[in-house]
Amino acid sequence: MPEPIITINQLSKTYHTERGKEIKAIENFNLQIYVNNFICIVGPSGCGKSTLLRIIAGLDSASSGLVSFQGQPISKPSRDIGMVFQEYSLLPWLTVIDNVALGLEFAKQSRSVRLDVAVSFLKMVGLEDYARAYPYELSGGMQQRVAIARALANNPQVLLMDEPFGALDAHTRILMQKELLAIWEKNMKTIVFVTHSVDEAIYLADTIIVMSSHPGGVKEVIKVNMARPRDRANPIYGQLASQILCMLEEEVTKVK
Ligand SMILES: Nc1ncnc2c1ncn2[C@@H]1O[C@H](COP(=O)(O)OP(=O)(O)OP(=O)(O)O)[C@@H](O)[C@H]1O
Repeated sequence: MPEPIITINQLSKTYHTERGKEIKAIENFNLQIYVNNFICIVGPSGCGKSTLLRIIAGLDSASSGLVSFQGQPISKPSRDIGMVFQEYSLLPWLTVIDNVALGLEFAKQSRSVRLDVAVSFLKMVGLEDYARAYPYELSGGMQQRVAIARALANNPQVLLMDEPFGALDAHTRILMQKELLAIWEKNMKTIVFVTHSVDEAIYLADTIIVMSSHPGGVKEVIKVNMARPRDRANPIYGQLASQILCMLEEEVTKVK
């Protein structure tokens, strides 16, 4: 059995609000993530999905427990772990290519080398013709592809994606799912992808983590044993979707 690339052990996170209230966002969360796995995390609103990703990214700290990358505790952001958010977070005053090259920290590399790398990732997401455009000239889906290219240009070993297609229309979202899978298959990155869409999770994931709520934990770990590309018309797809929706409903009604 290979070593996990990310290990989450007994993770808990409690926030202390300015008004002195304690919010237990995550409690006793355990998970092992293996190289090249595509993990999707689903769970009711407020169950701690973004908190979990932020802790894995080193953007926030655990209250207790341990989160490690290749056996080393994660304490700060690193180039090994990239993140893509729902909002595209491109810098509006930079061209598309400069946005992608921005993250490249090849301190000793010339600008032309950085731009060459950026172009190769823009090609990967099909936007090489827009290299000199500004973000406002692009659609939402195109901007998100730039954000993905920017994250990949840093050559992270793990890509964390927090509801990255949530703001897209249904048609663009399906195209982006296909594109992301193609990129993943070409690059074989470990991906941890948060989504509210059960359909999206089944389409993308090797493994789906269903989170329990208040505080967030692992409710169920589901291996998706369906050949890719997944066929939404396959009855197993529908059965799995209704099974996961039932679990989520249980969690939502538990809170009420
Ligand atoms: N900075 C913060 N200070 C206080 N409480 C916070 C903070 N960030 C998150 N929380 C609380 O922690 C819990 C988990 O929040 P989080 O954003 O991780 O959930 P989520 O599952 O990503 O939600 P959603 O699906 O709605 O985006 C929520 O109750 C939220 O109010």
